[in-house]
Amino acid sequence: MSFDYDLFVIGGGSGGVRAARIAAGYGARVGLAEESRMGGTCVIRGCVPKKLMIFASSAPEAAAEARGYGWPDAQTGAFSWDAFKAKLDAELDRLEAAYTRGFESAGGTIHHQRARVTGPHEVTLADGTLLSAKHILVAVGGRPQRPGIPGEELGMISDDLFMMEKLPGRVLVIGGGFIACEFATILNGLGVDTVLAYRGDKVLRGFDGDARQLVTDQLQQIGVEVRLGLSPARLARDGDAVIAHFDDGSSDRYDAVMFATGRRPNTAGLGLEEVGVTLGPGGAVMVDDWSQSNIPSIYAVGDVTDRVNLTPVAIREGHSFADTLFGNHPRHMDHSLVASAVYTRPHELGSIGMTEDEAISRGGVEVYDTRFRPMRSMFAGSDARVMMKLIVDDQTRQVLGCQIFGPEAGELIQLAAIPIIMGATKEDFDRTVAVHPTMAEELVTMRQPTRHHARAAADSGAADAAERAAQA
Ligand SMILES: Cc1cc2nc3c(=O)[nH]c(=O)nc-3n(C[C@H](O)[C@H](O)[C@H](O)COP(=O)(O)OP(=O)(O)OC[C@H]3O[C@@H](n4cnc5c(N)ncnc54)[C@H](O)[C@@H]3O)c2cc1C
Ligand SMILES: NC(=O)c1ccc[n+]([C@@H]2O[C@H](COP(=O)([O-])OP(=O)(O)OC[C@H]3O[C@@H](n4cnc5c(N)ncnc54)[C@H](O)[C@@H]3O)[C@@H](O)[C@H]2O)c1
Repeated sequence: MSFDYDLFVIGGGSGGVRAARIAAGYGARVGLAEESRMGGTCVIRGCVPKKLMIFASSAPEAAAEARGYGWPDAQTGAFSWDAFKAKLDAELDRLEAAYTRGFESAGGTIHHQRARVTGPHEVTLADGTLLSAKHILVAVGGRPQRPGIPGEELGMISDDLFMMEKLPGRVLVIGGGFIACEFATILNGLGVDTVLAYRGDKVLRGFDGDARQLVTDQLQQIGVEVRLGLSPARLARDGDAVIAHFDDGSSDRYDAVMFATGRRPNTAGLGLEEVGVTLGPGGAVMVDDWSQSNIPSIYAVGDVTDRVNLTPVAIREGHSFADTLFGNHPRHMDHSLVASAVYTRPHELGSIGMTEDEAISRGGVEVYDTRFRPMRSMFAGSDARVMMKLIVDDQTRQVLGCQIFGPEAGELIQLAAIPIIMGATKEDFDRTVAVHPTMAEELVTMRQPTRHHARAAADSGAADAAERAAQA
């Protein structure tokens, strides 16, 4: 049977473009549909513009630090959203063009419209064109999810932040995950009066407990009003303002409200269920280790599979898929140890592997935990503290996890991830001679465990908690 394409990719984001470009490089005939802009979430409305906004929002701190180093007149002056936005738009245009060029010069064809799956080997474009393909790769990503409260259409989602005409005077950010923490940090740094409302007792559920507390505290220290144990009940309009009514009966008035209440796979209306593809909770495409769905010709990578929703993971999944199917080089992604960073400010959170909370329930673990004020910011008069934590198996001595809360922690965790993935022991870290004076040298100079969580015993968690409380 002959097909229009060897591979048809739906979605021109991180995972889809990588898979499409690599497959085309192997000589496959590849078509790709993108309904919005090439580059997808990360490039157009995620990692890239977000990180540039983090850089922009750090300027007042840089000025404060300069004053602490003997530049008494250092000031940032007023921030111009217009000037920044014009540069940001130009940069995103450049990246979008690079993504387009990269795929087309590898021989692929882009269809700039929405696609639906209409058969195991068939997609239908929005203009009605039917195309056949030997393999279909679903790489449609995810989309922001609103919480399902009355008036929620009055709230923004993260996509909208990058397209604002002007900055709001006062904003409410709802949620306590990656996006809520990063955007509250950005908006605060750009001079917006920022409130963050989160239903839990500290932000970043699922991360190391101490790190969560440090991020929660830092948000407050930089001037974000953090309101914990609070959920929005409904939104209402009042002139130009939005009134948020909360579940404790209180209400408040904002220029803008932003939901950062999670994302869900983008499979609504994609036709997958109709052709028999099994979807999981929230609409994720269920795939095996090879990113293959239960329909053998249909594969999926990236956020639409809701495995680990990060750009480098989508890219690795897409690349592995293309190597396996078209490059005669079978390989798949190992999701067990993936490093990540939350770009808060001035300190970021970098983490890989086991958290201390997981260590407590598993047991048999030593924790090396150091807290200090780094030389650079301390000299400038800041009280900000760094945390570095290594979680070590008390028998094999293998480093099972690393948590870093500090300046450029994203950069640091990238490097720490290499020995940890190689299976390095604490003694391997110890015999690495420090680079001095750096902050990261603490990672190789922690001599004594700070805590030990004993193996087994169901009640050891309580004992450990008591021990930690005594040390605190
Ligand atoms: C605000 C924000 C910040 C983030 N920051 C980071 C970060 O710092 N680091 C990190 O690693 N990750 C970050 N992420 C997550 C990262 O962006 C995603 O994990 C990554 O983009 C997933 O890639 P993907 O290929 O699965 O999907 P996407 O990049 O979402 O691409 C999917 C593409 O499919 C298109 N599409 C959807 N349906 C159709 C259809 N039917 N037909 C045609 N086209 C379609 C969409 O328009 C989109 O372009 C962030 C996400 C957000 C929202
Ligand atoms: N630096 C990075 O790598 C980075 C940055 C941003 C996003 N991302 C990716 O994007 C994903 C989505 O980010 P996110 O922050 O939207 O999701 P998230 O899952 O990290 O956090 C969602 C937050 O919303 C809260 N929430 C959910 N429903 C709610 C409701 N009804 N009312 C009140 N609060 C509610 C949750 O408790 C949670 O705190 C992340 O999981 C991550 O994979 C990564």
